[in-house]
Amino acid sequence: MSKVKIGIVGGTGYTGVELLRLLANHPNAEVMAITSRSEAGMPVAEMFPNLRGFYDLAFSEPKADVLAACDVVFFATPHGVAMDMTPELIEAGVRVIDLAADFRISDLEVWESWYGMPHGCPNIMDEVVYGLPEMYREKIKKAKVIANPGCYPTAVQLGFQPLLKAGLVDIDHLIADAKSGVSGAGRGAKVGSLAAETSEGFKAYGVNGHRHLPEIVQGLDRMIDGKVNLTFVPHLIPTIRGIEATLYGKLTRNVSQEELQELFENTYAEEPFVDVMPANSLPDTRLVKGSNMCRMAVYRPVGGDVVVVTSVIDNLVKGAAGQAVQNMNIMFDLEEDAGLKHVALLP
Ligand SMILES: NC(=O)C1=CN([C@@H]2O[C@H](COP(=O)(O)OP(=O)(O)OC[C@H]3O[C@@H](n4cnc5c(N)ncnc54)[C@H](OP(=O)(O)O)[C@@H]3O)[C@@H](O)[C@H]2O)C=CC1
Ligand SMILES: CC(=O)N[C@@H](CCC(=O)OP(=O)(O)O)C(=O)O
Repeated sequence: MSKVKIGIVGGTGYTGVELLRLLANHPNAEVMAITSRSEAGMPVAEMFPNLRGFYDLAFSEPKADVLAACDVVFFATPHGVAMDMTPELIEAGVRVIDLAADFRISDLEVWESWYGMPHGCPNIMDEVVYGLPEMYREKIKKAKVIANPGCYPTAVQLGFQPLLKAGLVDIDHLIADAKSGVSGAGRGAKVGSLAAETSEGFKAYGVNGHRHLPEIVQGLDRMIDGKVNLTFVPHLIPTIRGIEATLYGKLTRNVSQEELQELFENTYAEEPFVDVMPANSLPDTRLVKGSNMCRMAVYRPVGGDVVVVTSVIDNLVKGAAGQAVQNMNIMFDLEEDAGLKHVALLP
């Protein structure tokens, strides 16, 4: 079987190097080009020595003719880059997977208000599929453009999905209390990401409104074909990788702990990258570090009418590069777990 020819735009950030790590062991993938305007000419293994021996490639300028010769191009770039280059690429028959947020929100007025820029290609939005395989696998197979979901939105949507689809929670009072490690803020130098600013501390941010709120709400609304009311509060925790989302919903009817466990297990029984933990156990971000798994647990705390879900992912894998590779595998009819068989790193 011939290999999928891959281009990566934006290879010097954490999601770019994570794509390279995953694709290095992918049996059906060949990275043809990886771009960086600032580091053009530098061998990738010089910037990222963990890739020594795996790639004989140097960063190059993002050139349309090189990218147009690929089967798929991943954008691991800041918001606003993919939307400028995608129309030309899909015209050339290249499929696009954007790890940024350019295509995630269908209502472009909403997108523009949260991202503070005009959208660059409203006319191709019909070609876009939101790349959460556990919801949209069939559409992903044929998609020309994939909007790879955000990290928090992945953990939150997967956790709420069984409850919303079963009509078990009050849609007017959903809460997602989420925490992320510092790599979620990207590789760019920022005071807020310094060790002295993030170690030995734990704080909420974006309480008044985070750009992932409209993305999560869009996904939850689609699950019920209605409108949810969600409070979403992200936090920064002093770890490097990992997201933990604790989700709360008020039950609409009396349902036992055992029924909830069964609902979650049945919903995700066939999913290669969602693991419902056994009853009486809890996931930990350490149980997904470096792997593409989302692990979750569901509880009905004694004496109450609230259901609690805890959902964990590695923000750089299931929350970004791993999910992007999973989407590529589905689009190109490859084994869905090709290149994604890593066991989480412990400790
Ligand atoms: N970190 C995380 O956990 C997650 C991140 N994401 C998203 O993934 C995307 C990438 O994030 P991250 O890996 O942190 O990387 P950065 O945003 O730090 O890296 C950006 C990369 O894009 C390149 N780039 C920047 N501007 C342009 C441009 N105009 N044209 C072409 N290339 C450009 C840069 O190289 P150069 O400037 O040299 O060309 C660099 O290699 C972001 O949109 C982020 O929000 C998504 C999910 C999770
Ligand atoms: C800890 C931290 O700063 N996290 C980032 C989200 C991670 C990310 O990059 O979000 P996308 O998936 O939308 O690109 C933030 O809150 O903006």
